[in-house]
Amino acid sequence: MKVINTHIDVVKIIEPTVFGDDRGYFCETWHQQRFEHLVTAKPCVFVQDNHSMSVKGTLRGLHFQRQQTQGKLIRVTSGQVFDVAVDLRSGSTTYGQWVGEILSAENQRQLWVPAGFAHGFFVLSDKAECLYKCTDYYHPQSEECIQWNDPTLNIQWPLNGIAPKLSAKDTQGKKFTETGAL
Ligand SMILES: Cc1cn([C@H]2C[C@H](O)[C@@H](COP(=O)(O)OP(=O)(O)O[C@H]3O[C@H](C)C(=O)[C@H](O)[C@H]3O)O2)c(=O)[nH]c1=O
Repeated sequence: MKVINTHIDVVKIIEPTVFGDDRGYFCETWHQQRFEHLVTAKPCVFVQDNHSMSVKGTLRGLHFQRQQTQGKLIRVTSGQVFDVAVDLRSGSTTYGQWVGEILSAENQRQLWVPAGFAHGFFVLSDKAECLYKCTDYYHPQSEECIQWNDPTLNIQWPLNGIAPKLSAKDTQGKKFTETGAL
């Protein structure tokens, strides 16, 4: 597996080794020892796996839990998304900065979004399935949402003229400046 740095030091892109042959392909999508050695440099335990399917133009996010903050390892098994992580860590030199990466079934790329970040994605393909491992459990009581088009964050979503499909919750996201660090 290959680990690619981003401009936020703890956010990493992971490219698993894909073994193709005339039947198709095989790849290891999760390897505890390798991940801890090459990505987190410390123990990392996932306790919950999520799977969401979204139609074209869906934008889920920007979400985080203020308690039980979740690290997430995201991959796409069908379609293509623009996946975004926003640094909310108190005292971080990259606080308020974001990383955006295209994850797709084709590029097999994964994004490691540590605890302390907001997460969201925009669906570029007709349909996309996202599978992600979480380092803590769902805690709806402390779940918060930052508005996807917050002017301070100024995330350059590749909308391509599409008005994003949002959940009711995501239409009422907070301003980044009103959110406060984790
Ligand atoms: C996140 C979650 C949701 N749910 C239930 C609650 C709702 O009845 C239903 C849909 O939830 P929601 O609309 O919050 O789903 P998303 O908009 O995909 O939320 C996720 O979107 C961004 C991209 C994330 O990174 C988070 O994992 C999460 O916030 O699933 C659960 O039962 N467990 C869960 O862990």
